[in-house]
Amino acid sequence: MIDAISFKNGTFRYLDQRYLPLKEIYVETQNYLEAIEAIKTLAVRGAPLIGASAGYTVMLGINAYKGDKAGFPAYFANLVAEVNASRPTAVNLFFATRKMQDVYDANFENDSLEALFAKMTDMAYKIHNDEIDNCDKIARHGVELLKQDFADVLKTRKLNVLTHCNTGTLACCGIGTALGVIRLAYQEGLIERVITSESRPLLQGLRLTAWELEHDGIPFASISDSSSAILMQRGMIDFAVTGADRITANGDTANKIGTYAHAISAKYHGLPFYIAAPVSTIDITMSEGSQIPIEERDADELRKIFGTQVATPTTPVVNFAFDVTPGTLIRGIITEKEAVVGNYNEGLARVVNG
Ligand SMILES: CSC[C@@H](O)[C@@H](O)C(=O)COP(=O)(O)O
Repeated sequence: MIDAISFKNGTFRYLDQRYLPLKEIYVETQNYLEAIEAIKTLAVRGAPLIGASAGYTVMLGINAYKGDKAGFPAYFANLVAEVNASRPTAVNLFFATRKMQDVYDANFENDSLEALFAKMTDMAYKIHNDEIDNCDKIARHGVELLKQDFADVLKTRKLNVLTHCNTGTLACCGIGTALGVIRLAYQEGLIERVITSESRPLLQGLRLTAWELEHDGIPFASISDSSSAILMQRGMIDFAVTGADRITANGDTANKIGTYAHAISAKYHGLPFYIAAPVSTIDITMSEGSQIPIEERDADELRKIFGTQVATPTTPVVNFAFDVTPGTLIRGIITEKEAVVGNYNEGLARVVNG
């Protein structure tokens, strides 16, 4: 399996996803500002991977600290604030820095800085390793739900699935969330073909999901984002499953821009639309999706295609990186603890608090 990120001997190593699939470039850094830049520029991306990278970025910042114990609280507060400012939507980033903060809060008073840093390093590794384990459990719960929902269809044929953006190893550390469900479902003989939508403007579906599926030998076809409706109309898609960047208490789900349109199309065509995500992506402090901060990215991401100018430099642009799919359009939210269907307010609180 590809190592999208790793942390060894104080060095953060990542596969720079901006160049995939044409070039596999690994970058090593001990500088936390460079790691923050990697998150901002989507060199590392995908909600769980952003969370794991945030934990390691905090460690890089801590390892660079040269002062005494008295000066550390202010330094640490500033470091966490800088990491938190890197990307606003994926709550996994804040989940990870919160976990690091919790270790600090519990141990700062009694520990030497050395002992404290060792505990924080353990936490950074734990955040990463937990997300790897979560993917396997999400896949298992997802496949069980599919077997239930498609019991009749599966007696006669396999299923065609739509997914959006990239939710695989590159986004999650392990086998992936939505892509993990698809991988396991394929292994178990449930899947005919995967349809992966390109995910304009940065093409995570076309570049990254296609690359992972090709690597695994899973049959797939890439489509433009606007094609999902006609494929559904023609019976070429049976269900959709995507990941999430933040899920609110009522099941409203922020994910890569374009997800909402796919979900509306799925509803219109009577097809189930699933979300697969770890509990670290659920934010029950927010009651509904309108509260989620939606990242707006640079206009040039649209005006240029990978560096090539395709619109005038003055073309006005609205470039939301994410949209929010209402929970009412979602058949089930598949987590590592269980696949929540029905009342999200109840079910999501159960998986977060249980
Ligand atoms: C399992 S990853 C889930 C989401 O983070 C993914 O679908 C997505 O929207 C990624 O957006 P990105 O902007 O590439 O970080």
